[in-house]
Amino acid sequence: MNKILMRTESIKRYFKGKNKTTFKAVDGISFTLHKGEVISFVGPNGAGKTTLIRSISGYLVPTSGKIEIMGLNLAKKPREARQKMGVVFGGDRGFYNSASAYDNLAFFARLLNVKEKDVKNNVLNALEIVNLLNVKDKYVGSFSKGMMQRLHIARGLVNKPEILMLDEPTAGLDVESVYTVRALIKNLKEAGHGIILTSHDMADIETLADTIHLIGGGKLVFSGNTDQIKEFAGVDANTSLEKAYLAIAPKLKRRL
Ligand SMILES: Nc1ncnc2c1ncn2[C@@H]1O[C@H](COP(=O)(O)OP(=O)(O)OP(=O)(O)O)[C@@H](O)[C@H]1O
Repeated sequence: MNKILMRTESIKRYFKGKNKTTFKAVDGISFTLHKGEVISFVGPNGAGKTTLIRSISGYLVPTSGKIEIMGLNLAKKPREARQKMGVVFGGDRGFYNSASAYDNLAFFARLLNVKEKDVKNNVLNALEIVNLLNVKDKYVGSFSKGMMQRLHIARGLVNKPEILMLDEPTAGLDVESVYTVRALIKNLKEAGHGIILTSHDMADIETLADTIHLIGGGKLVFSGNTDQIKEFAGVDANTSLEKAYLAIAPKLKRRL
């Protein structure tokens, strides 16, 4: 097995519920992410996926548990640990539309403390990876949705992180762009990045994820590759992951 890039031990994130109760949004989740691995968290609305992702990316402090990113404890060395991780939220926003793709990425590179002497190289390298080098001087406002999504991924790569967190990377894209983004994610995986992928599109997960973690009621219910998930669901190996998930979904509902 490849080197471990991220390791979590029993992450819990509780919120105050009604009438002084405690609501266990995430309730003891442990997992590992290896170099060159794509992992995905799948579960119904309210299962705790966003809370988990926000906790491991340093946006939310967990109630308890340990998060280690490339050997660095996220709670103790937040700045250094977060440098190892590119967090990519897609969508139409997040860039200066009247500035070029290059200038946008250079701005974010500096914000991420990339050394001045490395900014140009890092930006050009990120643009090359997502195949936008030929439009580096074009205004971002003129980009199509597919190009925007690739630019978001480039933004996540601009400080050369080992880990990438991709949130719904194909949402709202046309079929051709979906394929382009999936191919890009495969290339990033082959280049050795560890990738945490969230998607409501089961075809994304079936084509990309090495390990799927099923989350229900804040807990890991089952983890495995697509074949193991299908076996767990009790469906035939030729059944789509989407159908397998539908067979499991009732088991993942939060019991209130
Ligand atoms: N700040 C908060 N205060 C109180 N409860 C919260 C807070 N954030 C999330 N929750 C609750 O925690 C539970 C898990 O929410 P979360 O958004 O993590 O689920 P999810 O799996 O990402 O769902 P979705 O697929 O809808 O995005 C939900 O019941 C939500 O209402």
